[in-house]
Amino acid sequence: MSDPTRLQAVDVERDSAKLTQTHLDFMRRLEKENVNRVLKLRAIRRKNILTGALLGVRAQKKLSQNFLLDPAIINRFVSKARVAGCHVVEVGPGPGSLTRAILQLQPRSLTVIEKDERFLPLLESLADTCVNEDGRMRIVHDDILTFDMGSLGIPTEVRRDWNNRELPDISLIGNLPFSIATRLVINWLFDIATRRGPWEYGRVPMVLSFQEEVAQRIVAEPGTENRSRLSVMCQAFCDVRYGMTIRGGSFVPAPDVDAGIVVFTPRATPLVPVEEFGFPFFERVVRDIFNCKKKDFRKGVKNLIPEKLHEILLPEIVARAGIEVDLECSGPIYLTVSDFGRIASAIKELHVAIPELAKYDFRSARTTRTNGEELLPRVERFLRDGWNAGGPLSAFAV
Ligand SMILES: C[S@@+](CC[C@H](N)C(=O)[O-])C[C@H]1O[C@@H](n2cnc3c(N)ncnc32)[C@H](O)[C@@H]1O
Repeated sequence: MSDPTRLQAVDVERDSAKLTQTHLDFMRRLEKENVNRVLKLRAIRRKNILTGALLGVRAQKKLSQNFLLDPAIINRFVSKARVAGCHVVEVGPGPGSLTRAILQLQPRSLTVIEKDERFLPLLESLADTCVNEDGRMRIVHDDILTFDMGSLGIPTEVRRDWNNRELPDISLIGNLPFSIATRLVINWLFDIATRRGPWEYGRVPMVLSFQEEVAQRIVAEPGTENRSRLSVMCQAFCDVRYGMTIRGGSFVPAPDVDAGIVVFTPRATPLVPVEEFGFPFFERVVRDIFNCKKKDFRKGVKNLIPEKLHEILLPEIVARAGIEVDLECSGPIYLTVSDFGRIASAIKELHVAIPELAKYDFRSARTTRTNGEELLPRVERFLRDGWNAGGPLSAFAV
């Protein structure tokens, strides 16, 4: 017997079958007609007879509209996520091909967030065939960059303690618009670090698509060519796993690049003590050090301190962070996440001792930023008082 708490097409089986067929027809037509990049959207009305007006609409490049049509690829994508019996959130459903595959796996609830209103009739037609005792699939017409992820209305009983080995029955999934994917992930890492939005409910996993090269950067290990700011940020807060590659030609219209799927599982304990220095500060430290990706990482650290203090402070920061410099492999790509955490902790200690240092931003105009000369006596005193006397900071986590 089917579980009444799961979303399923229960209303009229026959109707649901027809709708599925209509949706498939729509997708096939989409594929055919997209030769001239024109999508013909069929606004399907319910009432058993599936008819609708034809709207001529273009795939919008600015919304990164590249659709997946191949059911085998879609099913593989969706199979990377926990869906059955879970509260699922899908970002950017478009005409709903992933949405359909998600519904087939009977989630407990499904919320989709789509910016382009032209897809709403199709999504509503899918929602119309899906009900459970909690209601229908929920469609949110909004911009995911500004949408309040705290307003998802997921029942509190699915909340799991952050340290619980078991994840809450909630999943975030999305064939993300390439143009905003990196920004979105950084926003969500911030939410993970501060346990906001869906992460108020525990360690909610995500299955997301990116340009393949971005996906490779997210999972890159230290010392590899793809290691980047994104690798450090993502790996500090999540266990990341490369899921699969989707060839560009599998999308309609086909982008110039392939896509990569990454599975993110928030870590019970982040690899950096983020509560010591805060997420935005850690992000800044990582960004400024990677600003000199091809150079010695110490050149990047210089970006975080005024010029006149480089000579005196740089060796002290490196010692406090306990980093042994290997001149053969001294680029930021060789640093571990924990190395970045200890550099951030060391610089934060300096900011606490000499708050004026926190105002320094190497990106601001040379004429407005301090070169640090006036701070030199205080820095010298701080070092004389034995900043490094207790030895380097200990590693925070493995
Ligand atoms: C790459 S398409 C994926 C569509 C569909 N899920 C699929 O796999 O075929 C990205 C989708 O995200 C939507 N989108 C783009 N920017 C968005 C935003 N800021 N907020 C919400 N949806 C957005 C687009 O309209 C489009 O439907």
